[in-house]
Parts: sequence; C-alpha cells; structure tokens
Amino acid sequence: MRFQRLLQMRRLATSASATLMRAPKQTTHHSTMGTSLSVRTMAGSGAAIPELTQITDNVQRGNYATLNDADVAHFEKLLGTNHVLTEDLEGYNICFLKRIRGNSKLVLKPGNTEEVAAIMRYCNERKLAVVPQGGNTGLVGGSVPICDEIVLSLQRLNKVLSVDEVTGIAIVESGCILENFDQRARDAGLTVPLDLGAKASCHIGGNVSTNAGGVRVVRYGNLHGSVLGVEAVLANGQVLDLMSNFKKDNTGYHLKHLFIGSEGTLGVITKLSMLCPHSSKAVNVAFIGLNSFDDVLKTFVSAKRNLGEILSSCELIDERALNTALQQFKFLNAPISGFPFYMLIETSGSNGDHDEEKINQFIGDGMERGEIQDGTVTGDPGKVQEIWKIREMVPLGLIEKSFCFKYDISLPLRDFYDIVDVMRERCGSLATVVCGYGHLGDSNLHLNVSCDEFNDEIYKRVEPFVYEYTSKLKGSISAEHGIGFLKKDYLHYSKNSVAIDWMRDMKKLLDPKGILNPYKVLN
Ligand SMILES: O=C(O)CC[C@@H](O)C(=O)O
Ligand SMILES: [Zn+2]
Repeated sequence: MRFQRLLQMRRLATSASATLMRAPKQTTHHSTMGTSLSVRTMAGSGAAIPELTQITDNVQRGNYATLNDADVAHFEKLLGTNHVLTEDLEGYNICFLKRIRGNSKLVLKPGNTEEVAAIMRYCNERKLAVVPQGGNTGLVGGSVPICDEIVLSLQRLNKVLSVDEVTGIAIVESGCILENFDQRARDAGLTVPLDLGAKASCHIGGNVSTNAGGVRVVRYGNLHGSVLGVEAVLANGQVLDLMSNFKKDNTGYHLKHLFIGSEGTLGVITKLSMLCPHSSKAVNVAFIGLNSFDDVLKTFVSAKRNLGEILSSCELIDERALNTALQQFKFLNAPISGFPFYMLIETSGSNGDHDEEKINQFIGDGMERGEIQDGTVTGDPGKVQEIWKIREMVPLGLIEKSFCFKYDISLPLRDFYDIVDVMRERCGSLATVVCGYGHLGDSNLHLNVSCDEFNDEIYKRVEPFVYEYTSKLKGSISAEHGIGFLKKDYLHYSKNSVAIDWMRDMKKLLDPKGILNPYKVLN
C-alpha cells in the first residue's frame, strides 16, 4: 500500500511538474493592510492612484522646515543634478499597493555613505524630514512619505563589496537588490539566508531595516542572527560603524540590533555584513495535501523530528488561498488538488540520495498514518522553482481583482488556524474569500479576508477583533511586515506601555528632532 502510494507520488512528481509552466518574471508584491481608516483607498496592483494620505488620514504635519530653492541647490551641489529629482516623483511617493500616497517634492540619490551623512547633517540642521527608501516593496507604508518628507533613495548604493567563500561572510551596500546579492553569493557557493517573493525588487538594506522574514527563517533564523554588522548614518549625520566580520563579539551593547527592524526610524543603514551559509548540494521540495489542520500539525512535528537537520522551509496554504491564485494566474498548475490544506516542505542538504530517501520516507510514513493524503516530491531545480512559484503567487492572487483585508500575525501553533474559521464565521457571506497561509514553521499566519470592494461592515467585523484575538493569545500583530504607518495605532496590542515609552525614549535619544521617517512605528 505504502509503496503503491509512493509510486503514485513519484508519478505525480514527474507528470504534474512537467506540466507546470514558468511564470513570467515578475515581482511578488506583498500586501498587508486594512488597519487604518483610510482603508477605503486600499487596493490591488491595478488600482487607481490614491488620495494623499495626509488628507485621508488627517495627519498633522510635524513641525518641520519646508523645502526651499536654496536646499535644492545645496543638494545639487552635493550630489550633482542627475541625482536630485524634483519631477515625476509618483513612484517614490506611492507605496506599491497604492495604499499610501505622500507628497514629497524631492528625491535624493546619494552614491556613498559620506553623501548620505552629508544629507542627514544638513537635514538635521535645517529640520527637514526624511524618509529612507529601498525597493519600496514594504507592506505597511513604511518606505513612502506621509506628508512632504524628502525621499532618501538608497538605489545607488548597490554594490556587493565582498564575498568570502571561506567564512561565508558577505559585505554589501544597502541598496543592493536581494536577488542580485543572492546571485553573487551563489556564484561563490553561498546562499543568502533570506528569501522572499519580492526578491527581484527589494533591497537588502530595506530587508534588514524591517527585519524581513520570508521562507527560510525556519532554517536560518531571522536577520538579528545573520547580520553580523551594520554601518548606519544617524539623524545628525554621524556615521556609526558597527561592521563586524565575526559571529562572536561581546564588546558591550549590541548596537547593530537597534537598526535591524526599526524601519529607518533610528538611522539609515548604508552597509552591512551578513553570514551566508554554504549552498546545499541537494534541494528537494514536497507539495502535499492534507485533510485537516490537525494532520498539518502532526506532519509539522514529524518534519521537525525526521527531517530536522535538512528542513529549510515549512509553509502552509489552505485550499481557498491556493484556488484563488490558480484562478487568477492560469500559468500556475498545482500538482495535486482537492484537499483543504497543502504544505510546501523544502529540504536542503549535502547528500542528494540520502535527503531524497529521507523525504520519501517521511511522506510515506505520513501517508501510512493517514496524515498525508497525496503529494509530489521533486529535486529538479526547475521544478522546485515552479512549485515555489505557486506559493509566491498566493498573496498576489488575493489582491489581483479584489479588495483584501490582510493580517500578518504570530500565533501559537495549536491555535494557528482557528482564527481563519472564526473570521469566516464572523464575515459570513459578506466576504468572498477568507483564507490563511504562511510560514507555519515560524508560527506566522497570513490571514486574508477579501471582498469585491471595501466593505465597512466587514471592516468592523474584522477589526479590532483580529488584534484583540491575537493579543489574548500573546501573539504578535505584525509577525514579519513591521509597523510602518499602517499599524502604528495597533502597536499596544503587542507591546505594553512601558515598552512603548522606552521605544519613544530611544527614538528621542537617537533622533531628537524627529526627522527620520516620521509618522511611522510610533504615534
Ligand atoms: O500578502 C501577504 O499577506 C503575505 C506576503 C508575504 O509575507 C508572504 O509570505 O507571501
Ligand atoms: Zn510572509
């Protein structure tokens, strides 16, 4: 029985993967939203240009100076006219979900740390507000201006400075696109320990500033561990050199952590060193179907127990999330269908035969116990990518033609999926799709509620309920997407007032004039 089923799986692996088509190269645009009152303007990629956020959200402009001609002339002298933009700034002012729109009149593109420092020094003296911007793929409106902040684009700081094949340490400028960085690392036999759908556009500096998660956290941990050092420019223009080429460095406070995940509110990261693991020789991906969330949990435990040392991803997709993506993107072709839950399990190891044997054994045992119903396993690099494409397109499928309330929460695994059912019940027929997917291996659920267009009734049923629910379970209201502008009103659901006060004090200490990324993270 078991072998028959395994054979069936192998057959599926060959036939189904063979029919999968490669998706046209495109960036996966994440979306996390639905938390503030201007939610009405929230929309998918084809949406109209939104109203100015300062107006829709009634934002009180901070007490900052207003840009004048002398300022522009100063920056032109500093950077050269080519790197000072005053026209066609829409792409810098609007977040890619077309959810937040600022009204910046100036984009600066420094080419090195000294120029970033000179810009910050000047802005601090003049009290001009600044928003650092990387690939602008953020999900919570953290990388666009809210009022008229100057956009400090890190785009030109795009070099991989060194990759050490022996130690695995890479030094990279913050504006380097993640995919380019990963390619350079791969050429040296290494892997960047971070992978996410937006890799073709996002910048490594933005990733680090937001402590981006993605699909490899289960294996390599988050960026607080992988980033060995940073160089950051402070609000007053001081350059804080915290670069380090060692894992071990207990020389007092670990200041680098202040800049990892603080979303550009405490400093501008200009350079960083990262520990990149040596690439695995063998990567296998299983895409499996399961009948219940209970079976998902059992399979997760079995994966940890039996694949532990080679497990590199453990993702969950429920059937509604998968089906929505399949309907929207005809080039996707799921290898199996008809199950309420799917898991994408990846292993990365050094011995292909051994790893294949292990993953097949793991699946065969799961099938024998009745926990796994069907699936496909592949080690072919092209097919591995095609299976990943399905997962990467899930968030896009949900915003392609619908309005979608999105939540990115950490929840205890035992309670992980309940919120999706609870929400489905609460929204009833008002919602078209209520689904859940995400990084099961990291207890990170992406809960999505979509409807034809913004619906105030659903909004009231979903919020603040979802935050209260998460808070009661001691979860996190933002597992990996950050707080940015969109979630700052909800921070107290995950941090108590003592913690928030300390955050405020740290902000005051590092940026007394409040010029760095204002209106974000803290109220
Ligand atoms: O859009 C979302 O809800 C999640 C996006 C991203 O974090 C993902 O895991 O695909
Ligand atoms: Zn995610």
